[in-house]
Amino acid sequence: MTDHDRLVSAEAGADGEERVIEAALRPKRLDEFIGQHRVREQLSLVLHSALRRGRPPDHVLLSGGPGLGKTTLAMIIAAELGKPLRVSSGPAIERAGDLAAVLSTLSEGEVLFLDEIHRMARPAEEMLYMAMEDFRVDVVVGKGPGATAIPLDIAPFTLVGATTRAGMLPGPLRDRFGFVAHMDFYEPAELEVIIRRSARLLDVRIEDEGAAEIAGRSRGTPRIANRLLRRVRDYAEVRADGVITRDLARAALTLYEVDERGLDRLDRAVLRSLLRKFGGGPVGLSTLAVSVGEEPETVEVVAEPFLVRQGLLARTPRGRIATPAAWRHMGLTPPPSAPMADTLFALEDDQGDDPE
Ligand SMILES: Nc1ncnc2c1ncn2[C@@H]1O[C@H](COP(=O)(O)OP(=O)(O)OP(=O)(O)O)[C@@H](O)[C@H]1O
Repeated sequence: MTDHDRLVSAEAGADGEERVIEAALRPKRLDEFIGQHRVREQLSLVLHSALRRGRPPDHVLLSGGPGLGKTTLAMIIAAELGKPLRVSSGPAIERAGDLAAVLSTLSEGEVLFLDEIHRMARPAEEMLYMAMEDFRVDVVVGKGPGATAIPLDIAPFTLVGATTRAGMLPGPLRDRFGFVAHMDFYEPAELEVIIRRSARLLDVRIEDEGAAEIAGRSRGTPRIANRLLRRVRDYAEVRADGVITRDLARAALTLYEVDERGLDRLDRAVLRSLLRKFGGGPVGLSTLAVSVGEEPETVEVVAEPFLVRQGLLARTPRGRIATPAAWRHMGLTPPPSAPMADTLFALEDDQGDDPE
């Protein structure tokens, strides 16, 4: 199983329909953007002072997990500045020439959005440093000793870089962003507002309690909230009168196997096995994976990060262990001998050492 196969994946779905709906649901202006108060306020200052000075604002780096609204914010930045937006991504820029082609055709003040900027090729990255700082690039013509660098002026622009892995950005690149915004997971109350707004735009009738029920299962991520809303709407239309109530949302999400904390079948299988077969651990990753019939990588990459974030599972030097909260979540009583995460040097880092 890959993360993309899951209803609760924060990654963008591969199907075109999701992309079309996401575009329709995107807030267009900063005051429609829900949550992320600090980022919103700071960004509003950056944009307004730039508008007042009549100059492009500092380059902006948006860092945060998938589905938290980085693309949406990039579009909003361009809209607030009244400038066009050019969209590209790190993986699409394989050579410095690819970047030069984009940069040399930017218009004055244009906003360039580079998604997954941490995945850009090295030579392009170096070209970008110069472009960000001096609005100039050196285009190298020819090869070997005869190669010459032709300086090329580019129009002042604003770069909006997005990354899910801020730690992977080289320091010199990070330092060239005047404003770095860290996007956090959303609170359930904020997701509720997002769900009610999306329901309005999709013409779906939803009660406040229905929105709250979906919000609680959305793993802090607007993309998941919107996806669950659509699935619950399907259920409401086929099995009921189309109105999403709390009971209906509960029934629908139980059918889709998304529980009240947003865990899906795989997450629950991992926890169940850890608790029932291994008494709560510690158990090594491979053993745990075999016990649920999955590859170790699937368990580690697809299921564990969210379980760790939820405080249900800990990665420790001696193996994976379930926390007391995991026992309670699965409706079980922790045995008195159950290992406690805090006595086993739980590694906080999601990418923690594999104990095996
Ligand atoms: N603050 C928000 N308010 C309302 N809707 C939001 C908000 N943030 C995100 N969304 C919605 O969630 C969906 C995903 O957002 P977006 O594509 O901007 O995420 P992303 O961080 O760029 O994801 P990725 O890293 O996968 O590209 C969009 O449909 C968008 O409308």
